Amino acid sequence: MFKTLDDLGSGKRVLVRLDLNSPVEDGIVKDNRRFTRHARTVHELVESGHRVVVMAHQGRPGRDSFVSLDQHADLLAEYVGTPVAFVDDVHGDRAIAAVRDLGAGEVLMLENVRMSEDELPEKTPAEHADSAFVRALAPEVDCYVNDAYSAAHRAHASLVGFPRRLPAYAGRVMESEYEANTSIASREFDGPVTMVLGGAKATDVIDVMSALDDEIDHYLLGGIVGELFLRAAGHDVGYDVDDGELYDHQWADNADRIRELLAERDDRIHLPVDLAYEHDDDRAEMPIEGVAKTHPLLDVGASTIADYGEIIEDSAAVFVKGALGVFEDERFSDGTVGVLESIASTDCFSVIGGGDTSRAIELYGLEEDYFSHVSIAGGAYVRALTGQTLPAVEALAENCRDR
Ligand SMILES: Nc1ncnc2c1ncn2[C@@H]1O[C@H](COP(=O)(O)OP(=O)(O)O)[C@@H](O)[C@H]1O
Ligand SMILES: O=C(OP(=O)(O)O)[C@H](O)COP(=O)(O)O
Repeated sequence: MFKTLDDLGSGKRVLVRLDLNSPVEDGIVKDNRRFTRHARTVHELVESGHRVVVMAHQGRPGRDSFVSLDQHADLLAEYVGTPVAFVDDVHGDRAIAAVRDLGAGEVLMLENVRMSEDELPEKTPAEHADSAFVRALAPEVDCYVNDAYSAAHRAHASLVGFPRRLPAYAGRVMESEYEANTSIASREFDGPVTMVLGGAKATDVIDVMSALDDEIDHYLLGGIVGELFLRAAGHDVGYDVDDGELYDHQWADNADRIRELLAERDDRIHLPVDLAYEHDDDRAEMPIEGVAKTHPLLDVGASTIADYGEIIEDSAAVFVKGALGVFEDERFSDGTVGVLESIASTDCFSVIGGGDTSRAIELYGLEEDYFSHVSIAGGAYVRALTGQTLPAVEALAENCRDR
């Protein structure tokens, strides 16, 4: 499919694209799993005596999270265990000078690539390869490594332009994410395949379900999405109370598709049989039969968790996208954590995806090793599950075919 670091050799000038896009609060970049993961790739490059030039993006122009990468350089350095120099320029004279100054085993991070006007325009890979950005940096390095799987659904200059001009390789994050996230399509599992679908984004879940058919034996639903399906099944839930804005607009946009999916896959879609809510500052539960929604429902209940656990126990593979409840509040973490614990206690192949959902792993003391793969991708993970190709992965594959 593509070449990897195993094919790269040593002592080269390497331009590596990472995805360090992070939450930013009051101008402070929050540490997260993307730093630890990409640090392993950078560390491997350093150990092989390469000169390492890092490209990455942060936020989008016009948003508060659109900030410099100077903090990212410091955070990455902590995990790589070696200094990461920073230059506040993407491909101008200062950037080029800093690249030329690099010694073997040294790391330099360029400024946020989205600060270059060449990064974001909608163009073909060939047009991106012809941009001033790519034409300035490509001659300064020997090869290009793309480790930014979680940004691979974007056809931006730093992701698709360089493979047109340089020998291109997949980094370790790119390699492992690609393998795990696309494994569902090949369906080489010796037993039932289960998908846990929750969270807040109905369109993501509907797209995933629409794209998959024979590949999946059980869909276990929860979260806001699960409630919308319950509404379609005739239960008196799945709408906003207390002036909320989580349900009604999603229902208006998606009700027909949800009804269709329920009708087509009734035997494979499992819905919560009980739900949890807040009562006197505590967690309370009620069975779905006869329920009328008078306050927010914040998690699936104990019977649902037990039912889902049994299905997971019998599964050969489990893919998770989205949380079953508001797990950030410990009182409503039982559904999400219960499902993760069920997966952890079996030896099934498992992929845990989604930026928010995967945070539950460290919040509740689970180990990443309990799962086959914990994805750091959001949009790219959903696209992989729906069988869509990712432009940056295509660019790597094409580079490999052309050589
Ligand atoms: N019943 C619920 N009510 C309100 N929020 C919920 C509910 N269930 C799940 N959530 C929220 O959904 C969020 C995750 O949604 P989403 O962004 O779709 O998942 P991910 O980022 O993991 O793909 C969590 O932060 C969680 O608090
Ligand atoms: O964080 C990212 O996507 P994600 O939130 O879907 O995981 C990527 O860095 C892509 O960023 P973008 O959605 O601003 O192009």
